[in-house]
Amino acid sequence: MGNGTGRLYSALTKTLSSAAAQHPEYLVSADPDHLEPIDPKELLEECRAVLHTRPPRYQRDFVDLRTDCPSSHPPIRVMQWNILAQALGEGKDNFVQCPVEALKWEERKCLILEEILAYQPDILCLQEVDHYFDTFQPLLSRLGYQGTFFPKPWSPCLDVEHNNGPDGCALFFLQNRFKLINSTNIRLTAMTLKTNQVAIAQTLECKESGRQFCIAVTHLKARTGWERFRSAQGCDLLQNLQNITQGAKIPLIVCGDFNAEPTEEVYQHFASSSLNLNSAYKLLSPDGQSEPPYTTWKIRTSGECRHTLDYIWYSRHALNVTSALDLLTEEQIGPNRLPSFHYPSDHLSLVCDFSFSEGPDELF
Ligand SMILES: NC(=O)C1=CN([C@@H]2O[C@H](COP(=O)(O)OP(=O)(O)OC[C@H]3O[C@@H](n4cnc5c(N)ncnc54)[C@H](OP(=O)(O)O)[C@@H]3O)[C@@H](O)[C@H]2O)C=CC1
Ligand SMILES: [Mg+2]
Repeated sequence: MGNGTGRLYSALTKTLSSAAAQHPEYLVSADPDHLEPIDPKELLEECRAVLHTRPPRYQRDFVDLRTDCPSSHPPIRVMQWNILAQALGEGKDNFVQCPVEALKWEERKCLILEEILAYQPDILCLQEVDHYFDTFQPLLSRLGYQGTFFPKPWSPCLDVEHNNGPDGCALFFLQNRFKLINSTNIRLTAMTLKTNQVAIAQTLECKESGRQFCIAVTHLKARTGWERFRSAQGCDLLQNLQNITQGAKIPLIVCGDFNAEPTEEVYQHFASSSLNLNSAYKLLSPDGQSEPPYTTWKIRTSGECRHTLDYIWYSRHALNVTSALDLLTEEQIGPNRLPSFHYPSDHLSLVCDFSFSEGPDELF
């Protein structure tokens, strides 16, 4: 398991039985000064040891969506996930059917890491990150990712006692696959007013193919009654992305928790934008035209909330979706819905593989 001498040991280790769990090296020493690479298999083993009393993760399969000949370059795997801010999950969200023990950070973080390690995305777009500096940045950088974090200006996490700082969007990419060309942190506006919602947009260059593309992550304003506000935030984001992609010349992928069903105006703005975007998860439906029935499913005091809010948009002419990770079924999600001992967030992760379309750049 590598050299763990002198590292801090958590109280957690005393309660664990497996060999890996007796000497957790990576999980307890998320120290930014430790920069040696981690073997993902070893970190996965540590996570599994911490989770040994929990039910195993549900199996989700990738659906093959290829329609043409295989590309000569490896696909770009993108994960979109609202991981649920720890402070919001414990202090604000009111998940009335979720046992408090299922929300304990020391175990929940292992479920989140397990999900990331299981699918090994090349690019990771996260919302509600309130453990960037103490957990995700140090661990993911040792797994080879370069990370960027942009917190919300007035994160609701800060209202929660014993919070771990503000939540925000985070974007990670594998450094051995991409070179960072440009990075922009965007505070979204609505009708020219600055809002509490943010986005990160980066232009990356694929080291294998030399091709550039733009990747963006956002988390729009939540709750009913804010539909026009979300729509305005979406317009602002689209305007920013028009500039960053030089008028849609650079292929684009936009990941986000839009907090909007497909019937909302902001969804329609993205679907009909001159950026020529399509929503990747529609491709899982039989006719390729329908979004999944849910991407989040929880029970609050107000009742059951099952919604499609999370999307991966992509330039429909410049990129192909070659596969997408299927969602959990209602049976797998279970009667108490999410989060749970099985799954760490109230939102499901979305994972897609992209390849570049062969053809002239004008098609973008
Ligand atoms: N200190 C200050 O001066 C200020 C503080 N604030 C704080 O920020 C909050 C608003 O911030 P804003 O960014 O607009 O937040 P949002 O309305 O966008 O929601 C914040 C979070 O709450 C979650 N959420 C959605 N619906 C519910 C629900 N019914 N019950 C509980 N949580 C829910 C959302 O999760 P998901 O996306 O998963 O649905 C989201 O992550 C205020 O309530 C206040 O606490 C705001 C401004 C100023
Ligand atoms: Mg939330």
